[in-house]
Amino acid sequence: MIEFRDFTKRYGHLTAVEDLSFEVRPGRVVGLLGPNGAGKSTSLRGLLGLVRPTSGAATVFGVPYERLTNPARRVGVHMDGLGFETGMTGRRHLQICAVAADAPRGRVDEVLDLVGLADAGRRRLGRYSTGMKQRLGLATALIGDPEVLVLDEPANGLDPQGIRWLRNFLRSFADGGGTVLLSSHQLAELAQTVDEVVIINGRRVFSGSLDALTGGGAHNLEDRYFELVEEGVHA
Ligand SMILES: Nc1ncnc2c1ncn2[C@@H]1O[C@H](COP(=O)(O)OP(=O)(O)OP(=O)(O)O)[C@@H](O)[C@H]1O
Repeated sequence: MIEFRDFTKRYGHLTAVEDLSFEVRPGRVVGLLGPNGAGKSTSLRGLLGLVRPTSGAATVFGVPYERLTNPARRVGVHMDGLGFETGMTGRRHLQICAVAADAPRGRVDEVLDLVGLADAGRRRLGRYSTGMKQRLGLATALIGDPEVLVLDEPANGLDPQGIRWLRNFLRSFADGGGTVLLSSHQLAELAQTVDEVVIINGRRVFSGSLDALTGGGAHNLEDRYFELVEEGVHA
């Protein structure tokens, strides 16, 4: 379970995120949406202890992420900018992550298989395409067989097949009791993936089920998103 309670982050005079509150329960896939600069990355980084809130809190399993023992076994993380060593093979990268997460050795091949990189595991990361790097990021998040996934723009650079795979994967992960929080700009895709939506623009402008947002599918997510973000309506 993920919980944001009045999470606020200021950088000097700039308020990146203000009074953000929402939770993600097990079995749910929640999409965090908002325009560029809305504070999505700041919020996710706050949840992962990479950014210290100015006030309020973000917790996972009821505690700040940094207080978890062996966090990689509980929370899988995929964020842009965490970086890969380009001279290393995908397999080697995952082997190192498996050791760090105290995951069984066999897990490396399992996750390579799971994300469709079984044939590319021995290739150097410098030769991976954007989509392959994205898949490797997911494999890295999954290495510790976590209960919670925190994913920043996971569909970026994936081909249609990859996007469909990701959607199905996240659904079955959540159906198996997993908790997923992801950020995305791809509204049409998101509408097919998430149960709940949190829209922010510095502050929260909407939080609730996709059905509540779209009137049970009567309106599309994109129209509702623009109405809320552009009109600055707070719900
Ligand atoms: N380390 C920092 N120092 C100062 N300002 C920052 C810092 N990190 C983020 N910001 C500012 O905080 C605001 C929110 O940025 P953030 O990256 O969280 O937005 P975002 O919703 O993830 O945007 P995008 O969709 O472009 O990735 C922006 O105005 C950004 O310039």
